[in-house]
Amino acid sequence: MEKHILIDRSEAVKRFRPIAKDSHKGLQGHALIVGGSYGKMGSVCLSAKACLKSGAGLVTAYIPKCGYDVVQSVVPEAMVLTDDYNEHITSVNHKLSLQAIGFGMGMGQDLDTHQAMFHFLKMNSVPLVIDADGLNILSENKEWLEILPKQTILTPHVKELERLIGHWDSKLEMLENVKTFAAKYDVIVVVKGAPTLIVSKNVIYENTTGNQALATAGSGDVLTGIITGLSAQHYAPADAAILGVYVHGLTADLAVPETGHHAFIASDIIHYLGKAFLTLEQ
Ligand SMILES: NC(=O)C1=CN([C@@H]2O[C@H](COP(=O)(O)OP(=O)(O)OC[C@H]3O[C@@H](n4cnc5c(N)ncnc54)[C@H](O)[C@@H]3O)[C@@H](O)[C@H]2O)[C@@H](O)CC1
Ligand SMILES: Nc1ncnc2c1ncn2[C@@H]1O[C@H](COP(=O)(O)OP(=O)(O)O)[C@@H](O)[C@H]1O
Ligand SMILES: [Mg+2]
Repeated sequence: MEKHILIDRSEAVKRFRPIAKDSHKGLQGHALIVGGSYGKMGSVCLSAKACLKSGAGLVTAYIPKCGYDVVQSVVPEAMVLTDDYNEHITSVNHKLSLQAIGFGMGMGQDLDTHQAMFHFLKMNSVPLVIDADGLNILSENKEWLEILPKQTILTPHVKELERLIGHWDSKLEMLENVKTFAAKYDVIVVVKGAPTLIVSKNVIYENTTGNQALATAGSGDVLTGIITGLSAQHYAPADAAILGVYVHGLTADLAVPETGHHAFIASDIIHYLGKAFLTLEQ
């Protein structure tokens, strides 16, 4: 029988690790956030900031040149590497020693960016979280799924999922198809929605936190940053996905009594991350 597990506080606490008293930024992991294009640099700012606020020791953003001042100003804690090209990513060149990479938010789908993703995937063996246009480009080039690192985390919303696995007629069929897909490529699929479901090794995890306040631009970019930040701290991929989705939703549950649903924006997820993590330490 298939396993279906609710992600509640006890499931989150089981996985959560406090930061050691004698830790330092070098031990907390270095994450790379690859994304952005002209007009969509906010997605990288949100992701990089969420990654830092989830405990990663160092975060570097890899972006097209036009985003340099934006990211340096909005997220001064992050380091920045720029592509040779101004408006979108055309290659992913770095010599960093990394523990995790978040890839795809706001990246656009220019053909140059397809090429950049292919060369990146061929060379990369660092734990990977793929979102947004990274997923859309994969959907156009499904044979590249074979070269993903084992246990790569994919974070599609429903539309991105449909591009990736094709149409379904019922939730049951969708879940069957995601399970088959996840097993075939040895990936973890975070099906974002209300509620978010995580499919990993034939187990379906259903999140219990979050609410409609999260229906706002950039919510998913923040989630990718959180999961990447946890991965950089050596959480096993499934644990990073489960814990990440739980705290992401919890921020909205904690915030809503103060912000209401309408005024809550993606930056508020980041703002409430501290309170959300604190509930796991008690
Ligand atoms: N400030 C920024 O720079 C932002 C950049 N973004 C980037 O913008 C690009 C486009 O992303 P989008 O996701 O908007 O575009 P998509 O075309 O992938 O998705 C939008 C469509 O999906 C539907 N959809 C989304 N979630 C759904 C759900 N749970 N159930 C049913 N339908 C659902 C929406 O109704 C809409 O029709 C990406 O690169 C993304 O990362 C967005 O993240 C928004 C914020
Ligand atoms: N009504 C809702 N209830 C709970 N969570 C939601 C709701 N609407 C959106 N979310 C969450 O918000 C995030 C939206 O992600 P995504 O669509 O990728 O946003 P963006 O691309 O704008 O960053 C997902 O984590 C999703 O589960
Ligand atoms: Mg998204």
